[in-house]
Amino acid sequence: MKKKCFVLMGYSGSGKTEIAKALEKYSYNILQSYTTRQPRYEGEYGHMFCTVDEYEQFERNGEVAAYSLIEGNHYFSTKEQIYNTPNLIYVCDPDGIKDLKEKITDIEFITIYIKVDKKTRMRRMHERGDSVDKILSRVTTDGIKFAKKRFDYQVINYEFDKAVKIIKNIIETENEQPLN
Ligand SMILES: Nc1ncnc2c1ncn2[C@@H]1O[C@H](COP(=O)(O)OP(=O)(O)OP(=O)(O)O)[C@@H](O)[C@H]1O
Repeated sequence: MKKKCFVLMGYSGSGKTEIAKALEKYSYNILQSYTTRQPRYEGEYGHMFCTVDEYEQFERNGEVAAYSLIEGNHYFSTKEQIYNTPNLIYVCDPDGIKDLKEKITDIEFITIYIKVDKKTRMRRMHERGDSVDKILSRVTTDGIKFAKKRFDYQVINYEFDKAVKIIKNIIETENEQPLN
């Protein structure tokens, strides 16, 4: 059986990052993707921050597994991360997922789409502290990005604990063993 990697996808504000964090208590590891954007504050968690030169070096060496350009910044993961992280949960957009499936054929990527209506997503982004400009920009670009989405499972995230439980069940079913 191929190794399985679980990928959470969804529009901004759908809750994929919070759900991924909740899965860490079951020994799942969230992939920290690289980005060339500046950290929002010192010590920001969630990404590996690198320079454009470093990104270009990874690209030249054929090390990039999944790539996305977001607001002029490079976001990517490396093959080393994908192969060497056990119990991997990856929050990724449709562009990145397409890359992963094309470049890494010996791992099965199980995609889980987190679905929430637009009004709720915008409210959550607002409550999270995002600016109005940023919210409108993400809603528009996400609309384009997700126009041709494909996924293996769809989970609605209005009740957080329920959504996490359903995703835990999906992982257990796919792995044919319980999560501890
Ligand atoms: N079921 C839920 N009910 C209420 N609030 C939620 C729920 N799920 C997530 N949230 C909250 O909504 C906000 C957005 O969630 P999160 O940051 O995980 O979204 P995201 O999909 O990762 O967005 P982005 O792509 O912009 O990073 C967070 O403040 C999170 O705590």
